[in-house]
Amino acid sequence: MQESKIINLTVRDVRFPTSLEQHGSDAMHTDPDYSVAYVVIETDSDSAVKGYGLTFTVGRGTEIVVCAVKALSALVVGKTLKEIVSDFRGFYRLLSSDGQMRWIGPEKGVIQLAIAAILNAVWDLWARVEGKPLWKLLVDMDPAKLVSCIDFRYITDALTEQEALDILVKAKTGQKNREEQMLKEGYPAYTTSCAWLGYSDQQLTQLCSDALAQGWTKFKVKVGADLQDDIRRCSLIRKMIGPNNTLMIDANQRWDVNEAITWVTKLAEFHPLWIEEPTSPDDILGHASISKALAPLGIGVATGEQCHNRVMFKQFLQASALQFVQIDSCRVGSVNENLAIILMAAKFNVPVCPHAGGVGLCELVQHLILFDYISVSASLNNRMCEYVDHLHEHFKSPTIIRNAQYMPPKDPGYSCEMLEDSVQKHLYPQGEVWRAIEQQGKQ
Ligand SMILES: C[C@H](O)[C@@H](O)CC(=O)C(=O)O
Ligand SMILES: [Mg+2]
Repeated sequence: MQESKIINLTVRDVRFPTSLEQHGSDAMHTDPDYSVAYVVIETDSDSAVKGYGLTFTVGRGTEIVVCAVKALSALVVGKTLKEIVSDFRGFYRLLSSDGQMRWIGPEKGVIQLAIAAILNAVWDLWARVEGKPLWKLLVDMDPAKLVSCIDFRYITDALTEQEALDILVKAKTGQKNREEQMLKEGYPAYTTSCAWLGYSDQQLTQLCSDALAQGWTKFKVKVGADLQDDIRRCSLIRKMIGPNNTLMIDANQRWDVNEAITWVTKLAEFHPLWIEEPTSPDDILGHASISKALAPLGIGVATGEQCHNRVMFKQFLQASALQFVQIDSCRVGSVNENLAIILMAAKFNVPVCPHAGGVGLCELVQHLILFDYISVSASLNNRMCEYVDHLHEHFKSPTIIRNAQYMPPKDPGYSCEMLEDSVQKHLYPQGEVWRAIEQQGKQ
């Protein structure tokens, strides 16, 4: 089936009106409408197998990503899956280094989001053709083949191809046991769904008490807009979860560097494990200063959900500017680039704790973190994957959480496929959900 040719690539703008209830809100994104640029690639195979991919956005702007996907689609249509996966590094480079298109990146922003959507669909297709969930495709893959999917350009000063190979070969020991453990117990998760910034104290209290009853032990709270609100909300949640459960805080880039240090110092009494995105996601040295200042308080710095590419992650790691690497399945160049980041994190001995606050992000990134544990890090120490309890019902193979752990997906593919009915209803602006909202606005 690898011989099948890609004959069509479609992309649609699908949005969910999450801002109406403040789901997903934070100090910088006060009205996010969780959205995706949703890609479907069709092949000429008799079995009509398709690949589904997406990238995440928060509403306005999705149409720009859709445009970028369309502009790249000519590089994909006409290729066979075999041509692509037999030189996946070359194909990644074809998309990311096209002589004219790269000017609007390179490897960052809208164009990288578009590359993520397309490559996520290609990986989904590959996993489906092999009849495996993506994590299993990766776990079973020969280390040399895995490494051949990575573009090492610009990162060899931190991680060479040989070093990547050595990490993967070394982690073969015990791999079978870890896979069985994951299938039985799942991968540890934390929840962000109790404490979006726009939620009232009453809502936060109710959601937190429900989450505790469901067995959640790790909680993330949005902070950064108003210090007194942060103190009140962190105090409330810390009292509810007790001293032994884990608390994280997330400022979504709200502060300057010194402001971040002062503000977080005032929240130190609530013992957060990390402060996430304290300042501009591009400010590597700023994150290094914050890390240094907060280390004596036992607070680490986490970032990555808006980190452009492997090169920036390299520098964050080299500068000891982060203590938790937050990979994102849709921000960088799909599995190819995330493999590079996961392997660099292993080399620098920094835990990977994926970002998943968005539609579809939990579905996708669970595959990557399972791979990280089974085939790379072999450790659960200080590691957990984010979970948000929104919009899973729109996916064909939604995430399964049991006892606050991600249970490994079993269906073939990368869990990107959405229900067609959901896609139709949420198409922007013509879907019935958006037409109804527009009508209400007129009344
Ligand atoms: C706009 C998103 O909901 C963002 O707040 C998610 C995020 O920062 C996280 O989940 O972490
Ligand atoms: Mg965040």
